[in-house]
Amino acid sequence: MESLNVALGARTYSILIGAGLLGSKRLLSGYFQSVHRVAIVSNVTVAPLYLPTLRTLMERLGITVSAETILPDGEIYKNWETLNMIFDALLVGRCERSTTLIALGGGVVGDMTGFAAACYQRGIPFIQIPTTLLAQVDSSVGGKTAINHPLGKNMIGAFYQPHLVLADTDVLKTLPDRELRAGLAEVIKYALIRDMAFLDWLETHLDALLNKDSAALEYAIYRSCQHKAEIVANDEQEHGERALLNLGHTFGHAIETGLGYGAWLHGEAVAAGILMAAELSADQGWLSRGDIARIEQLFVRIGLPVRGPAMPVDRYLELMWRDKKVQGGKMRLVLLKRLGEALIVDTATPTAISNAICARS
Ligand SMILES: NC(=O)c1ccc[n+]([C@@H]2O[C@H](COP(=O)([O-])OP(=O)(O)OC[C@H]3O[C@@H](n4cnc5c(N)ncnc54)[C@H](O)[C@@H]3O)[C@@H](O)[C@H]2O)c1
Ligand SMILES: O=C(O)C(=O)C[C@@H](O)[C@H](O)[C@H](O)COP(=O)(O)O
Ligand SMILES: [Zn+2]
Repeated sequence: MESLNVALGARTYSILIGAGLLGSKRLLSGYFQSVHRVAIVSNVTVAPLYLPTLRTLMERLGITVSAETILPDGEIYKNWETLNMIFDALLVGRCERSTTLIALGGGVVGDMTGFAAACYQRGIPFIQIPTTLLAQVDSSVGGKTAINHPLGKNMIGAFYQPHLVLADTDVLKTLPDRELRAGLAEVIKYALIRDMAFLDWLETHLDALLNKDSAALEYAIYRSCQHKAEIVANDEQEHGERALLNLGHTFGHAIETGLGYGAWLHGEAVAAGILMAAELSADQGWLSRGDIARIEQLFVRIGLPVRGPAMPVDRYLELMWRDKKVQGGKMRLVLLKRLGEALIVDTATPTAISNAICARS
């Protein structure tokens, strides 16, 4: 088992990464010492696969399960109505302020459960048990919790950190191929914004990752979490450096919202968005055509989109103007100064942004 810390003073927490963690009372008991009652949130796909294992673990640790909520599956359900199912279950189960909420699932379950934990009785402890690659490398770490609004992704939410992240890599064995590939988009994001050596490693080990080689997956998860933990510790609430984790997301979120949530997976939209950001970076004179080709080749090998959908440019822009990074009427975008180094830019002209979208849609 590997472990990392997200260093946030009194709210510091561990990320545990390893095969078979959910079955290991010995490895986990120390981390659950102050947990006496939990409420579990999962979804209709993940619960039949892993809820029995989690229940057994709780029983072996002497922890009472006070409530269970099984949500419908999909990005379209990341909304108020579904969130309310969690509150209903917590109230019916007489969950208290000391009850720990556990998210067992991908990023959708994790984001909603975290938001419910931030709100219920004004805040209860929560634990992330991410079951997708994307959730293990990104969404379970850092405390961004949210639901979507019809007009924009993750628009209603809170920064609320988990007490523990438990990434059992064995659960990835049942993850559909398309989801694994979508998760790799966020892994590549870390390499592009701050780690050239990781980019080289990813190019070399991509086939192993696509074949779900456990050592390769474990390293990719560890390295990704290391980057995210460091950034979050430096800038928890995105006043600066954390915004770099949004590479490709202003374009990507426009794709997700514009097409209707769930039409494209988050990672797929981010991949197309990264290439739009790369085109704009080339327009600024920073990336070369060769750099863009290198990113594109990785996405092609993975089977990720290298173009966005043919949505009118005005529609892209309308949605992008609602991005959370818009400040003082200026659109702030994450661009690449070079491969392995990102920066925030608020000076790109509407024409340059439109050209980048057109070049990739
Ligand atoms: N909070 C953050 O920092 C952050 C970061 C990145 C993404 N996100 C959010 O995360 C969401 C995307 O997360 P995701 O990609 O995990 O999607 P997801 O939660 O929809 O899960 C993908 C699919 O895989 C299924 N699944 C999950 N684990 C499985 C397993 N082990 N075996 C078989 N099937 C399994 C799910 O039921 C679902 O159908 C988006 O809403 C995105 O906005 C948040
Ligand atoms: O943790 C972050 O910070 C990120 O930006 C990670 C992203 O991968 C993630 O998709 C996040 O939810 C996007 O943040 P948002 O603030 O644009 O909704
Ligand atoms: Zn993302």
